[in-house]
Amino acid sequence: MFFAESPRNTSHDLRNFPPEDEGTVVMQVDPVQISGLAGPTYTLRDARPTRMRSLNAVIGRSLAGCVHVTSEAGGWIDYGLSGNQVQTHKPYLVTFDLTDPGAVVAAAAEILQCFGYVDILVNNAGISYRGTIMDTTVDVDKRVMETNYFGPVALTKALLPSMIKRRQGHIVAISSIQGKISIPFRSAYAASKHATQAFFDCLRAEMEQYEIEVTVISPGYIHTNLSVNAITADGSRYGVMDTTTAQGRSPVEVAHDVLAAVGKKKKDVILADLLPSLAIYLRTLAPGLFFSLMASRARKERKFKNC
Ligand SMILES: NC(=O)C1=CN([C@@H]2O[C@H](COP(=O)(O)OP(=O)(O)OC[C@H]3O[C@@H](n4cnc5c(N)ncnc54)[C@H](OP(=O)(O)O)[C@@H]3O)[C@@H](O)[C@H]2O)C=CC1
Ligand SMILES: CCCCCCCCCCCCCCCC(=O)OCC(=O)COP(=O)(O)O
Repeated sequence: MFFAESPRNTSHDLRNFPPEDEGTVVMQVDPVQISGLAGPTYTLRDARPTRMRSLNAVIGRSLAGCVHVTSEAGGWIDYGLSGNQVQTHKPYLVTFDLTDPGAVVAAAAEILQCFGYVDILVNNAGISYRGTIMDTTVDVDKRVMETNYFGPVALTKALLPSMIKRRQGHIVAISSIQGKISIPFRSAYAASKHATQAFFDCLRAEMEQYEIEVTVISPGYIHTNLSVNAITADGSRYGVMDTTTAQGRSPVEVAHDVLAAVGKKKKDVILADLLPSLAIYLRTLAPGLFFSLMASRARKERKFKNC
């Protein structure tokens, strides 16, 4: 299993994992049994920080960074095997900028050179955004699309041929509730997540003949650094931990649910509370009412933020 992405422009061989540098996640356990991929059973361990400086820092890594995946036998990654034949691999972290197409292709080549193939690709890295459409530069729209949409698309395309050749693989896209509904002042983010949903839905249909699974996950708020790292209308960092984010689900729980969904080969999963889930139905069944609610939300927020 390879968990895609994170930092930038350097590669770390994690044969001596965990390294000493801060920012690396070391996880302790809560074993989750995942069955799938032509029979083998994976034992994956959940993300729990032991040497992070803050929980928030863990969140980014636990969902988006290098996830430490270990076997019961104490190795690192079990894959491609069944029964007692457990072969383990230490994680190998390839770091690259998803907005750089050349770096994405090079990273995919490096991954394939290292492991020969990828069982499960989790497209998780992402960036959010806050701003009014009128104030937002197109450069900001592009940056969000490049990170959340074109980057994962490029990485997926680079790894697909090897999956097709093996007729085996599982591609996961971490989208958002905002891939299904659009809320005001999130135009670029919601657009990138809607595009993600559409692309991976098409991919699922096209990959069925090769027995490659595609799972789109749409979480509600998660307590991560997403709002802090979000960019604003002029491209600057928002830098605020929003209450909605702070009150979101634990990333450990969400990571657990993502892995469980992969194990069950789920195609489309909403990981959210009742209200966002109902909002998706409202958008479909009573769009006029949904649009009125969103307009009222925009009015209130504009008044509150004076924008
Ligand atoms: N938190 C939430 O409320 C929700 C999050 N999600 C989705 O979950 C996913 C993970 O976000 P989350 O952990 O919450 O947010 P964080 O901001 O905490 O983490 C984002 C991660 O994405 C990586 N990243 C960002 N830009 C790039 C890039 N250009 N190239 C490579 N890596 C990059 C970051 O790496 P680095 O640290 O090196 O910058 C970081 O590891 C995102 O796709 C997000 O949209 C979905 C619904 C709700
Ligand atoms: C039948 C009754 C239905 C009532 C529905 C009322 C409509 C309520 C609107 C609810 C909006 C929920 C928005 C949820 C957004 C969300 O969970 O986003 C997840 C993210 O990706 C968060 O990113 P952000 O950067 O925005 O923090």
